[in-house]
Amino acid sequence: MTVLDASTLPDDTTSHAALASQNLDYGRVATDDRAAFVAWLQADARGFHQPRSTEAQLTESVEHLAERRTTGVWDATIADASTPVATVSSWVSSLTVSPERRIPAWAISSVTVAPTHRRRGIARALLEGELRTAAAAGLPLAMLTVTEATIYGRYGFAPAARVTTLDIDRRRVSWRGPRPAGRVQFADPATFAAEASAVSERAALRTPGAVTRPESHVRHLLGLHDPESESSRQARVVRYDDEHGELQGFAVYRVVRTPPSPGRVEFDELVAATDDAEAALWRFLLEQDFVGSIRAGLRASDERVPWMLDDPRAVATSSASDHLWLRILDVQAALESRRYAAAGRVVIDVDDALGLASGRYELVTDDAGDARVETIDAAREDAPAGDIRLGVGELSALLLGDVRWSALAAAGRLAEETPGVAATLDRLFAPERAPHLGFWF
Ligand SMILES: CC(=O)SCCNC(=O)CCNC(=O)[C@H](O)C(C)(C)COP(=O)(O)OP(=O)(O)OC[C@H]1O[C@@H](n2cnc3c(N)ncnc32)[C@H](O)[C@@H]1OP(=O)(O)O
Repeated sequence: MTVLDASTLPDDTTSHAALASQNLDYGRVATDDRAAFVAWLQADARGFHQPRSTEAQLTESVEHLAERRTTGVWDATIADASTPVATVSSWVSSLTVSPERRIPAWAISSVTVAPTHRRRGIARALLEGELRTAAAAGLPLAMLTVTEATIYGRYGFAPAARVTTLDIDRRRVSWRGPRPAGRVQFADPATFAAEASAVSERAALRTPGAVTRPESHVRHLLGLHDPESESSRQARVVRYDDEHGELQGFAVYRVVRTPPSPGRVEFDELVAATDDAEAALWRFLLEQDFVGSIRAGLRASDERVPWMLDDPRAVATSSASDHLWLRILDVQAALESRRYAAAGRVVIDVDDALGLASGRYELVTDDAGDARVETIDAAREDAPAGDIRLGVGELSALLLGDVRWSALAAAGRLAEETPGVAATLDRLFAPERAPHLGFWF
């Protein structure tokens, strides 16, 4: 897949004009201008209520985030006019929509507005600018992970993949799962980044909702962004090589401990390109000595580990929440990208306040699971009637199959025009695996 470089696309003129009318300057940061980029990075950290970044952290970011489309808003009237009052960054990534099927997607991050400038429409201008730019560039969808679940629905985003946190009682762990023939061994984080990225990509292809992990992310995960920090020194990396010696997965974990008590294993990530890797890494993490419990965050809603233990109640779900949010920009491309569970035909009316995805669409799926989607001019005399009407956010939530059409119908979030069509769509959209994204971006 040829990846479009988001940083080369022009600024959105509508957002530019909206902010200019408030005497605010909207534009891109020259990421090769260190002082300007550092001011943007510090504004980003401040926006998320983080401490000021250290020189080491800034150097890492300047080196590894420079490729992103990095946008800011400046107010020439404030004392520190070189620091932006708002930030956003984006890049073209890819999203797995069905096992072995991916689609390009516009990833958005670093959305902040300074507390001195909040609630005057700056975030709206940033978000709508991102969506118009992505749509004009032909991207079928945009995606993000969010701080608060109340911010992005108004722009047509909706939660499309959930995560859970699992707490596992070490004393109750008795393994009955597979015992694959490969082996788990420690890896040196300093030399593991390239292999970690490659196996992450293969793992991502297996699961709807998985996203290409940015290189800066891999570096963070392995503690390479700040190797001397406490958390980087605590991180341990294990890899799983199959019986042929081929890398098929890895996990990053730490043991947190207050002497004299036993420790708690906390894992940052478990990446598995095969079922064997998944079982072997879970077993390794659960069967540590001098450990009382295991906490695994950002795990899938259909995690298999309880089935690998004699006592499935050793695994408690301590939280479950939305994680990946999607926003369809091109209904035809988004719906045609995934695989379907059955053959069928449904006419769908989509409403989009931003006008990017509105329209009537005929979805026809075949026995092989492939789809063909046609845009229908609803004004045409012989246009087929719509079977169901919903907003672009609801369609985005339904795309990967994380929620059922009948559930959204019952929640009053869509209108069935043809009785029973939600149940038909439930069958078509049943996912091959629960959608899951295992990291923040
Ligand atoms: C992908 C990511 O980066 S997620 C990170 C999001 N950022 C953060 O959480 C950092 C802290 N928060 C902030 O920086 C700001 O509060 C932002 C970015 C969330 C909002 O910025 P603002 O410029 O104040 O938002 P803006 O004035 O454009 O508001 C637009 C709409 O969103 C609503 N809104 C804004 N922030 C919130 C919020 N936190 N919760 C609920 N609604 C909100 C406004 O009421 C307004 O609603 P309306 O236009 O539909 O009536």
